[in-house]
Amino acid sequence: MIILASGSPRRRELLTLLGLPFEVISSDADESTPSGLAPAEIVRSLALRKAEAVLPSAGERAAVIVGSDTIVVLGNQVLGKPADKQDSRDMLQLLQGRTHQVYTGVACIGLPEGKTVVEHRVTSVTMRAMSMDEISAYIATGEPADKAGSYAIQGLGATLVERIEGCYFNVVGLPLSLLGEMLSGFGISVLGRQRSY
Ligand SMILES: Cc1cn([C@H]2C[C@H](O)[C@@H](COP(=O)(O)OP(=O)(O)OP(=O)(O)O)O2)c(=O)[nH]c1=O
Repeated sequence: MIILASGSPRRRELLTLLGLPFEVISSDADESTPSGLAPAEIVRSLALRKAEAVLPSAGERAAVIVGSDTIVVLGNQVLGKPADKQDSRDMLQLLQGRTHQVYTGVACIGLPEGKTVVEHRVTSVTMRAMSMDEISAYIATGEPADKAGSYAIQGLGATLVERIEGCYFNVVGLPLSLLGEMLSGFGISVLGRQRSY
């Protein structure tokens, strides 16, 4: 059994694609990050914090807990989820016409023994130039509100993205090829029948 430590509907949909049974336990982990950490360290530590936050609810069963965190990085600026519409506007003005990186960290904890593996992936995303009016119109759709970097590549935001390099699913919030590899290290094979959990 897999326990997805996430309140994100996107992560739930992505994990469904693997065709494995799973349960969702919403994580209320503290998402504040100590300043000065490199992007990879930020997403790895938050992914682990989210997975660890559901440990008390997971009980004694054999399960793999999966936690994940996504941030958008442009140069030395780290963009999480926007605080409000002005924050979204600032983020999209920064991202338009440029290439940025999306980092997603994934943490797996195997129970009951507690084996822990943490990895991350980076995808480069090039966004087309946008006018202020287009940015305002996009914000008015409501889509940017709960997305790192204030856009959703899987939604209307697809029309803003010129090209990507790397895993698409990493941008949406759960890198599925990486997760598949990590789960096989816990005896869960996506394509075969081997299931230790
Ligand atoms: C860049 C980008 C981000 N996102 C989303 C994925 C994540 O849900 C969100 C980043 O916020 P996160 O803090 O990683 O995740 P979350 O708070 O939504 O969910 P939880 O912590 O409970 O697992 O941004 C998209 O859906 N599409 C995109 O193109």
